[in-house]
Amino acid sequence: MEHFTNIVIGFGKGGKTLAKFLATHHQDVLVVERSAQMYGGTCINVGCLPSKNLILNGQKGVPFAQATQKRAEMTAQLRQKNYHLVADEPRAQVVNATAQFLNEHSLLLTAPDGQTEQVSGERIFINTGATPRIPAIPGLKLGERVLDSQQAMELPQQPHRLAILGGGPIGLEFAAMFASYGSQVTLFDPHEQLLHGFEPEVQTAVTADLQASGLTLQLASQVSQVTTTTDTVTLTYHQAGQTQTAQFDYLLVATGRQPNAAELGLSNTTIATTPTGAIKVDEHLRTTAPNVWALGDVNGGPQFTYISLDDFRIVKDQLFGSGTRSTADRHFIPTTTFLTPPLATIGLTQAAAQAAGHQVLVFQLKTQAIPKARVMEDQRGLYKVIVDQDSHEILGATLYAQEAHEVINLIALAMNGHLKYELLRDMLYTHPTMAEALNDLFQTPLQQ
Ligand SMILES: Cc1cc2nc3c(=O)[nH]c(=O)nc-3n(C[C@H](O)[C@H](O)[C@H](O)COP(=O)(O)OP(=O)(O)OC[C@H]3O[C@@H](n4cnc5c(N)ncnc54)[C@H](O)[C@@H]3O)c2cc1C
Ligand SMILES: NC(=O)c1ccc[n+]([C@@H]2O[C@H](COP(=O)([O-])OP(=O)(O)OC[C@H]3O[C@@H](n4cnc5c(N)ncnc54)[C@H](O)[C@@H]3O)[C@@H](O)[C@H]2O)c1
Repeated sequence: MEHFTNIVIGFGKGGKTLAKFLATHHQDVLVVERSAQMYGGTCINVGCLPSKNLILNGQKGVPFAQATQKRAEMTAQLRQKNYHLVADEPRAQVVNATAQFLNEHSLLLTAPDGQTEQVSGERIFINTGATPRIPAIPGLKLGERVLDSQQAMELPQQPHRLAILGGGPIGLEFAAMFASYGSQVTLFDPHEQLLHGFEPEVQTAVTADLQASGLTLQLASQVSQVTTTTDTVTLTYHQAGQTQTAQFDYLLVATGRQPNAAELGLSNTTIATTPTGAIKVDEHLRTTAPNVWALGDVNGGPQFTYISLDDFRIVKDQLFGSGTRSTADRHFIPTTTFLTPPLATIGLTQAAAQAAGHQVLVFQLKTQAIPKARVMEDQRGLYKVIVDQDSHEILGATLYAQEAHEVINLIALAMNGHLKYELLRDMLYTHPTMAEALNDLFQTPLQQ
C-alpha cells in the first residue's frame, strides 16, 4: 500500500489550494478526484463560473447555442489549467478515482475502469463537495426532461417552456438567465415571498423586476406529482386550496445541495456526520477522527467557493501557523445572487438587527439617484444599510443594483475593520461609479 503524508479527496476549491500549498512547501500530496471532467471542482466546471458566463452572454444577447459553446470552451480551459496547477508540482500526484475509507487512514481508490488500489495517508483532507438534493415528490427523478443545474447548462438549445423547482440562488439565477435567452420560465417555491429572510423592500423590488422580465412565479405552491413523457414534463401542484397542473418542456430541480458524505465509507471510521448528512467538524475543521479534516460544502458550512477557500486558510494555519484561525473568525459573510441587477447582502437585515436589540439607523437610496446607474442604462434597485445607533458601525447591508457584487465588498471591509459609517459617507470615490453613491446614501437616515 503506497503511503502519503497528505491525501486530499476531491479536487474542490479548498482541497486544490491546500494541495498546491503543501506541494510547494515540500510535502508529498495525493489528490483523488472521481471525475476527470471535474478537475478544479464544482465552481469552475459546473457551478459559479459557467453559470455566470451564461448569465453574462444572455445579457449581451448572444444566442443560447453559441453561449453554451463559449461556456464549454471556458470550462475546458479552466479544467486544464487547474489540473496542471496541482499535477505539475513535483511533490503532487493527481489520480482519477473514487475514494472510500477502509479505516481512518487508509482508502480504497476505484478508477473509472473498475481497477482498485489501496493507499494510506498520515493526514486526510475530505473536500468532496455537494450534489443536488432531489425532494421526495412522486415521479420526480432526474432524467431527459428533469434536470439539475449542470444538465440545464449543458442543453444544446434553450428550453421553450421551463419549470424551475426552488427559489434559492440557483433557481433565481437560472430563472433570470433562461428568461434572458427567451425561455418561458415558471418558478415554483413553497414560500409566500421570494427571498425569504431578505429586506422586504428588496423582496418587492426583485419580484417586480423578475415578473417584468417575463418570469411567472408560483409562490406558496407545493408540487405533489411530476409526470414525464418523452418530450414533456407535467407538474401537479397545490396552491391556495386548489390543485392544478401545468405542462413544460423541461423541469430544473434547484432545491438545495446535499453534502457528498454518504458514499465515503465513513462507517469504517469514527468520522461522524451531522443530522443533515454533512461531515461533523469543529471550528478548526477537524473531524471526529484524528488527522482528518473536512473542507468546503461537505462539512455543512455555507455553500460558497470563498468559504471553501477560507476553510483552506483555517487548515493551513493549523499545519503551518499559529493554529488559532477558525470558522468563528468569519463574522460577516457577503453573498451575491447574480440577477440582473445583482443582489448582494451582508450581515443583519433591519428586522434581525432590531430583534437582536440594536437601536438602528436605516439608510436607503434608490438606484435611480445614482448617475452611474443612468450611464449603465439600468436604474432598477436600491441600497439599504443598517447602522448601529450607538457605535455608528454597519450591522448589515442589502444592495440590489448594478455592480452590487463589487460594492458589497467595500461594505464588508468597513464592517470587518469596525469603521464608522461616516468614513464611507465622507470618502473620496472615483466618478462615475456605483460606490460613490455611498456618499449620498449615508447623508440622512430614514425616520424610525
Ligand atoms: C450552479 C451553481 C452556481 C454556483 N454559483 C456560485 C457562486 O456564484 N458563488 C459561489 O461562491 N458559489 C457558488 N456555487 C457554490 C460553489 O460552487 C460551491 O460552494 C463550491 O464549489 C464548493 O466547493 P468544494 O470545495 O466544497 O468542493 P467541490 O468544488 O464541489 O469539489 C468536490 C469534488 O469532489 C469530487 N468527489 C466527490 N466525492 C468523491 C470521492 N468519493 N472520491 C473522489 N472525488 C470525489 C467531486 O467530483 C468534486 O470534483 C454555485 C454552485 C452551483 C451548483
Ligand atoms: N451566487 C451564488 O453565490 C450562488 C449561486 C448558486 C448557488 N449557490 C450555492 O449553492 C447552494 C444551493 O443552491 P440552491 O438554490 O439549490 O439551494 P437553496 O437551499 O439555497 O434553495 C433551495 C430553494 O428550494 C426551495 N425548495 C425546497 N424544497 C422545495 C420543493 N419541494 N419544491 C419547491 N421548492 C423547494 C426552498 O424553499 C429554497 O428556496 C446555495 O446554498 C448557495 O450557497 C450560490
